[in-house]
Amino acid sequence: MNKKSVRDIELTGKRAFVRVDFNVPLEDGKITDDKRIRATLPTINYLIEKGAKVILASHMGRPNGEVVESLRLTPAAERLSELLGKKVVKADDSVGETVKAQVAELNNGDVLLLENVRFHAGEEKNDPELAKQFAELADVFVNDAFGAAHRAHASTEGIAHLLPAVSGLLMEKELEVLGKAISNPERPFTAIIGGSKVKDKIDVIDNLLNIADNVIIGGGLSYTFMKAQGHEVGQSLLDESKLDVALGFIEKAKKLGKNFYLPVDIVISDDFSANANTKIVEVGDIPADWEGIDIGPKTREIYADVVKNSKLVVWNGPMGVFEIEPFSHGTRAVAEACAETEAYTIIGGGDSAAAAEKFKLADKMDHISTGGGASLEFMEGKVLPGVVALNDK
Ligand SMILES: Nc1ncnc2c1ncn2[C@@H]1O[C@H](COP(=O)(O)OP(=O)(O)OP(=O)(O)O)[C@@H](O)[C@H]1O
Ligand SMILES: O=C(O)[C@H](O)COP(=O)(O)O
Repeated sequence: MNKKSVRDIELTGKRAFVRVDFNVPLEDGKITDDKRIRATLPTINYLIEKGAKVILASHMGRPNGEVVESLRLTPAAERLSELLGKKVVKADDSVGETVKAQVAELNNGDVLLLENVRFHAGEEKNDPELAKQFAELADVFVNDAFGAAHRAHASTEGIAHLLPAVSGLLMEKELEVLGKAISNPERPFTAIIGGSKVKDKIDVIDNLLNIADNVIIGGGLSYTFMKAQGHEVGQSLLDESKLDVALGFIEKAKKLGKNFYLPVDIVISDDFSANANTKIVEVGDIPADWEGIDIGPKTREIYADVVKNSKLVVWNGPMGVFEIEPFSHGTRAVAEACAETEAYTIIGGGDSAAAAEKFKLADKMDHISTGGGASLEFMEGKVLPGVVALNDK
């Protein structure tokens, strides 16, 4: 990477404003997945060892510039303190006189977590005044929030112009692994795209067709492709506005000589619940009042074979509604193939990572990205504002 990292600067006694992505899932105030917090430990421990004064900043959810009690970072501070095995002071705001006083009290190696930066409207507007207030708290800026690197906000981008600005170790690793995958991939390179957000994933499919050898489509996305080919999809998830784009991708794959895989059979259901009636049908045979909910057994086999014969696999988005057990087999089959293959496997996207965890296969993957939107944008070939703004080596 051509950007400076924490390894390239003097840190002892320095106040480091460290942007992290502690935007973790919460249920009844409890963190249900602390992966993003654990992923920042190498950077935080490195800064502690070097004797920096660590000031952590993060967003949580989308509070739209207002204080939302349920989106405070208190649970994250508690979890971080447990993981570090040391005290983490939690501030009630991210700027202001009290925060300044709390920073002034830090000794070398101490850790302070600021409150949700999105409680200030200026954060998402990249307000220079807010960025200045953040910068006044510190001597150096460390960006370790890969998950938010696609956002040009005051604490991810604005502040980088006001202080010496370097990447953290997580940011560095994410960029290295994903960068290597897309710029110099081992082949055959297989990209698997599933999930439900057709609009969000259209652009990444376009770029993956340029760089991958095999593109596999599953999940809710696939019905737009089936419909585009003239098949009946019943009540399945569908984006009517993307039929031409979907057809264009099938054509593009043919033109480029790429293998483009769509489901050949589908698990359909008459209801979105574990007690629903289900059937397995061939593509084109979905009755009008049923919906496609998972890839079928033949498709599972084909997809698993492709994965097993690959050298690099990038996977974003589940193959079906994996949260409901009877509809989880397609996602499980892909996760198992990823776990068994010799290929280097990269998982991007919150739900695919959650699926791998659920099937207890997460530790068999080579890299699970902490970025959802950020990893997609990176793979689309877009520049990430939070990275561009860091100092060059
Ligand atoms: N056939 C289907 N019909 C409806 N929903 C589906 C279908 N297949 C998968 N899904 C749903 O898609 C959701 C995940 O989609 P999503 O696009 O958010 O993936 P993701 O891996 O979380 O990516 P990202 O982190 O980029 O959002 C899951 O909740 C899953 O139940
Ligand atoms: O969860 C994410 O993808 C990141 O934390 C970014 O969150 P955002 O989409 O609300 O900016």
